[in-house]
Amino acid sequence: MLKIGITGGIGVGKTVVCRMFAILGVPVYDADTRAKWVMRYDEALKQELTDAFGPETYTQEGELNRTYLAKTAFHDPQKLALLNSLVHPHVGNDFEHWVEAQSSAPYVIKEAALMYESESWRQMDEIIVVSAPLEVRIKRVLQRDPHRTQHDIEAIIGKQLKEEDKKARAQHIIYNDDQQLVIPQVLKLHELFISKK
Ligand SMILES: CC(C)(COP(=O)(O)OP(=O)(O)OC[C@H]1O[C@@H](n2cnc3c(N)ncnc32)[C@H](O)[C@@H]1O)[C@@H](O)C(=O)NCCC(=O)NCCS
Ligand SMILES: Nc1ncnc2c1ncn2[C@@H]1O[C@H](COP(=O)(O)OP(=O)(O)OP(=O)(O)O)[C@@H](O)[C@H]1O
Repeated sequence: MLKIGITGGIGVGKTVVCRMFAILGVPVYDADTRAKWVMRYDEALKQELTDAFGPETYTQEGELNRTYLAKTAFHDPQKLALLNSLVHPHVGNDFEHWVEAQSSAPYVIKEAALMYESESWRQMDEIIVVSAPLEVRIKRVLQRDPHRTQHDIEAIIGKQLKEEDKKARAQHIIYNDDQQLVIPQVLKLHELFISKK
C-alpha cells in the first residue's frame, strides 16, 4: 500500500487539500483527530496524561480539556515535548492498524501537522508539503479559530519546523497561497500516485 503524508504548519490548508483527495476516493487518516480520540478513549494514556499534567487535563465527564492543555503545552517547550512523547507513539500504532483495513484503496493519505517533528514521516513512502505565506496562514486561523489570538498562533508556529525545512525534505509541494489553483495540483499528484499502483 502506497502511503502518502500531507503536512505543513498551522493554517496552510492541509485539511482543505485532504478533502479534495477524499472526494477522489482516497482514504484519509487525520492524525489531529485521531490523536484527540486516543487521548479521550485510551485509558492507559489518559492516566499518563493526568499524571503528567494534573487532574485539570480531563473534565469530570472525561472529556479532554483542550483549552487547558493548549495553554499549558503550546507556551512551554518541555511540557510540549512531554505531551508529544506520550501521545505520538499511540497515533503511530493507530495509523498502522487503520492502514491494514484499507487494502482495496490504490493509496492512502495521512494528514499530520507534525509529520517531521513526530518522526511519523518514517511510516510514509512520499510526503506532500502544503505551502502558504505566513501572513495568509495567520489570517486564515484568526478567522477559523476565533478563540485564538495572533500571539497564540505565533506561539504554535514557533513550535513547528520551519516551512522552508519541510519543503526541502518533501517529495511534493502544493501551493495554497491564494495565487495558484489548488485543484489542478491535487489532480496531477493523484494521477501520479495512481500510476504507481
Ligand atoms: C494541545 C491540544 C489538546 C490543543 O487542542 P486544540 O483543539 O486547541 O488545538 P488543535 O489540536 O486544533 O491544534 C491547533 C494546531 O496546533 C498545531 N499543533 C497541534 N499539536 C501540536 C504539537 N504537539 N506541536 C506543535 N503544534 C501542534 C497544529 O497545527 C494544529 O492544527 C492538541 O493540539 C493536542 O492534543 N496536541 C498533542 C497531540 C498532537 O501532537 N497532535 C498533532 C498531530 S499527532
Ligand atoms: N485556498 C483557500 N482559500 C480560502 N480559504 C482557505 C483556503 N485554504 C484554506 N482555507 C481556510 O483556511 C483555514 C485553515 O485551513 P485548514 O483548516 O485546511 O488548515 P490546516 O493546515 O489543516 O490547519 P491546522 O494545522 O490548524 O489543522 C480554514 O478555515 C480553511 O477553510
